Amino acid sequence: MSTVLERPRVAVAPSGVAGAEEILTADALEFLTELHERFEARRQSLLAARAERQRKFDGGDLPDFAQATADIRSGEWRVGEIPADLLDRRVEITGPTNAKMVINALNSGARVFMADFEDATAPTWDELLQGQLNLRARWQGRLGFTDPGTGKDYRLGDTPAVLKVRPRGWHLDERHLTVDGVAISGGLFDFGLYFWHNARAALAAGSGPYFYLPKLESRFEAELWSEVFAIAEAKLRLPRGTIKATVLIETLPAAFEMDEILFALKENIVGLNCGRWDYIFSAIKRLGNRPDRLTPDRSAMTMDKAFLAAYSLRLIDTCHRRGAFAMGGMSAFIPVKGDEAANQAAMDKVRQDKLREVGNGHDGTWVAHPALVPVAMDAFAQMSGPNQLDRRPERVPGRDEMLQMHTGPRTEAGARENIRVGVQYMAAWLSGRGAVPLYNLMEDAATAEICRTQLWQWLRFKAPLDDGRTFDRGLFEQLFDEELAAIPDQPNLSEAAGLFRNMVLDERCEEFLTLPAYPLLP
Ligand SMILES: CC(=O)SCCNC(=O)CCNC(=O)[C@H](O)C(C)(C)COP(=O)(O)OP(=O)(O)OC[C@H]1O[C@@H](n2cnc3c(N)ncnc32)[C@H](O)[C@@H]1OP(=O)(O)O
Ligand SMILES: O=CC(=O)O
Ligand SMILES: [Mg+2]
Repeated sequence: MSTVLERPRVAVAPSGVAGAEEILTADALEFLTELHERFEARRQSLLAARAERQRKFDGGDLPDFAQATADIRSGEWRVGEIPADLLDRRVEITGPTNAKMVINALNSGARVFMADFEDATAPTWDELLQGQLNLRARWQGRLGFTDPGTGKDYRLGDTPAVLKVRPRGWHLDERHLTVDGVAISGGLFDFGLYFWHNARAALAAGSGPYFYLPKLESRFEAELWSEVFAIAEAKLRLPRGTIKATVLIETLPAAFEMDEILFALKENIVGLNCGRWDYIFSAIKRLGNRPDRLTPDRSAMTMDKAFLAAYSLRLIDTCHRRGAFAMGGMSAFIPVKGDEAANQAAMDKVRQDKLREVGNGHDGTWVAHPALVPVAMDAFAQMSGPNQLDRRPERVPGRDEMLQMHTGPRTEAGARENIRVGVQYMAAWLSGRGAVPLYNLMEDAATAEICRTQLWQWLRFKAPLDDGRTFDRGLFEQLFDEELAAIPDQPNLSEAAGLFRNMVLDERCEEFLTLPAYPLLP
């Protein structure tokens, strides 16, 4: 049941989170309502444009650099000024917004912490509100937590990381807050509340309202964020360009509009980031109608090869030409507990990934876990300054390389891994956890998307496996049943298995796994 607040048109679901009313204040709700009224129609038309573009890809189109924006790509322009506390971003840690992890991340020694309402969060109503309370407490200087299990106290240290927030992508609704019965955008909800309650306090503390923007597909979607930022800044009487954002280039179409995205947001943007996991997912999904783009095992699609290597080099060149940061991405290897050799091997994989990034010219990178901060710091210590803005790659890959698919094995083991990881991830998500360790890897909404779209793709084209068999429905069903039987019982397992199986068997590629799963979340 929902409670009707002061504005009769705005309905807010009740929450058990203590202090939620400090976040859902009348003025904050008014701000969110204004954002909704101004921008909801645009959001919906941009989502429709994604579907229209998909129809063109399905009809045989391949992504290309747009003729209409050739002058933006060839012109001489640069992004706005970068604040002092964002000039050294060599290591950024990411994670969900629960109090313990926020404190651990801010104290981790990383330069930046990205508090994540996207890939690492299952957006239950309580989790979102508690997350906003935790972030607000950070700027109010009263962030603390006592672990009820261990009794351990968590307090902010003297040199916390710079805080950034990643709101949800444009595709997600926040159904617990409606205006005239219409759910507001999840992204505007996360952005709006964080901005409203913290922008001034962050500025007063010598930092600012900083964001990461996920899953953009076009310059038009970047323009929408730019307009949102302009309205938000005006609302708090902040100078234009106060908000600073980094955009994840993590969809195939966006990789062909990097200049245009920087241009559309040039007052507010400070960099682009290689969101490799969503990028792989997008490459499978967007060109899912092409049998010539069959993928090898998930583990074979590495950043040093094919379209992934090409886009990261192009991102570095594009950013540095415009005075923007070129951020690397996330290795999925995490510390391995209880097996020192395996742990060292995981650390080495992360080290190699970070050395590749710094060697190519990235200005910084992401880590998933505090124990990886020193590994990444060490690799990025080889920069001659706080960043590498003055470096450009010797070679800038063009369209063909940006579309080149990896070669590599396509195996039963790969299919089995996709099933057991994808199903368990979805069970965790339905239970309120957006990032989980599975088989010694970090798994989140983006990595799990690869699992299910890859199986969907292999099935659609009856992909040949290395052992000579084809991946047909019979084989999928057999592997699915065997893997499911071996997964330890856990909450929401059968719901997750049902959702996952349906998406793999669906004729069309479901746009995001979180869309059919969201109605099942509290
Ligand atoms: C594709 C993308 O979008 S990448 C970005 C989104 N993904 C993420 O942000 C993933 C972030 N990482 C995580 O959530 C976690 O590290 C996981 C799920 C991968 C692993 O979790 P666990 O196995 O529970 O971690 P582990 O038990 O080793 O944690 C040890 C300590 O480090 C802390 N920790 C682990 N990861 C993080 C993190 N990212 N931020 C802050 N603290 C962390 C834990 O809270 C724990 O603290 P404690 O000792 O005080 O209790
Ligand atoms: O958000 C990051 C990604 O790799 O996806
Ligand atoms: Mg992502």
